Amino acid sequence: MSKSTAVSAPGKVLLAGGYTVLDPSCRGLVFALSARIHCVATPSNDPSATPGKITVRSPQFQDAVWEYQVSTSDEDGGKAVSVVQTNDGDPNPFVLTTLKYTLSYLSLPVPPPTTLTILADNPYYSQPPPPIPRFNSLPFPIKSAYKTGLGSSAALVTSLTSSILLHFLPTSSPKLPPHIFHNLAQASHCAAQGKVGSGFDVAAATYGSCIYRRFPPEILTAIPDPADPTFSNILRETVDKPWTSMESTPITLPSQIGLIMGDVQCGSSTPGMVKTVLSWRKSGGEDAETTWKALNSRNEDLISTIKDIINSNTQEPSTTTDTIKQRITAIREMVRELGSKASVEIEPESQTKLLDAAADQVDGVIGGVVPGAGGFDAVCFLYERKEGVEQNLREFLGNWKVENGVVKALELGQEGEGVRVEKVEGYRDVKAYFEGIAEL
Ligand SMILES: Nc1ncnc2c1ncn2[C@@H]1O[C@H](COP(=O)(O)OP(=O)(O)OP(=O)(O)O)[C@@H](O)[C@H]1O
Ligand SMILES: C[C@@](O)(CCOP(=O)(O)O)CC(=O)O
Repeated sequence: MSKSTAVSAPGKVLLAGGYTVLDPSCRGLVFALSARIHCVATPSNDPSATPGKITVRSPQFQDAVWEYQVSTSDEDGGKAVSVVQTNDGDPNPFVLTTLKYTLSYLSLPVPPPTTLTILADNPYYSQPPPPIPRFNSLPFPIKSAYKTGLGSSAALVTSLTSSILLHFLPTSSPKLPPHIFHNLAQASHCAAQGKVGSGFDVAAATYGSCIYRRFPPEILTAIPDPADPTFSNILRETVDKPWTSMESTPITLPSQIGLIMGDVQCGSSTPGMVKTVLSWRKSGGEDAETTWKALNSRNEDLISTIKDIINSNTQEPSTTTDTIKQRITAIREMVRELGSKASVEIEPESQTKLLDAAADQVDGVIGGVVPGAGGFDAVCFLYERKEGVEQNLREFLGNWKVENGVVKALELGQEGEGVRVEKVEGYRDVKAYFEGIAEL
């Protein structure tokens, strides 16, 4: 445990299954992205630091240091763990909750003083124009950063959870199965968010690109508050058991297909979309149910088509991409229908124009969607990985004018892998972030 431990977890894009994935009878298609949040755990080298002092820092941002004091007391079958922030400044609920949950799960004696350094890849936040260095630092606090919707909190929580588990578990302990990392990160993320979402973001951060079916929300709502004396026992039981009805079947894009995300920066957002869609479904009778099911069945058609392409090398490339094109068009039609019935702009007209124009005007673009909850914030395209297509699509997006804003193509692609251990030497190019913290 005296060495450093580094891990990283990817961001996500929900290509198909927005809203319907909240329903455990439906599945979503989520791709992990090559934009990661890294967490490096190092033993503190401050001689005055006392046991239980945990410092979490995000040195790309201003005032992003959170100091905590951990203390434990014995309770039936484990430890009650208290984690209290000891420095001034904005609290970070995702960091605090993850520490509380993960240390309670581990139920070990007070940890030695430790520093956790978080580094996020550039596409998570709006950046100045290139060239910018890896893990670019931004001259303001995190709360002032413009997020691009890649699931920074889910990647952060998954990365932090995994690094704490790997760093503090005695080396003699048996290797933890992957579902422990997932279940614990999912529990912390939901608690920090104050709501139980479908959890596809944490699933992608842990398992990578997958076909996702959510877990029953009651699994998490049954966990009591950390102040409750039964907390760590119930948390451990909940995390240790496999969540059998949940699905995270690995899937990646076929090698001939690439993925690009566009951040649509037009300064508008529509809160409450999920609430409105769900209440429409509840009160919408048979018609709402038919629309919901039709959308899910079109999402499933896209999933089957991608699986068929991966499993057979025999199909003509043009036939395969034509089929995906049709599947995406069919999904978008139904998304617009559902949106209009629920009175929610899931694929707003301005986005329809952009998606259609890219597919019509850029040769090799297979199709695009407004991912996740939709709205005005982002677009996601699939394209044929042929000479020049990616470049042309990026240029097209760069030239596209939206009302009061621009579209920025993000520097990322699809990536199969979820959370992974990194080599500490891999951060030597950004040594300055570790000055006085660790030798790399
Ligand atoms: N680099 C970071 N270091 C520390 N905390 C971070 C970092 N990035 C994100 N966070 C935490 O995550 C919060 C943002 O989470 P939020 O769920 O609002 O965004 P998101 O996960 O990026 O969004 P979306 O789910 O729409 O993709 C921040 O307020 C902060 O608490
Ligand atoms: C609307 C919803 O299905 C997807 C939200 O996706 P995103 O955060 O917009 O990427 C909500 C959820 O799955 O928790």
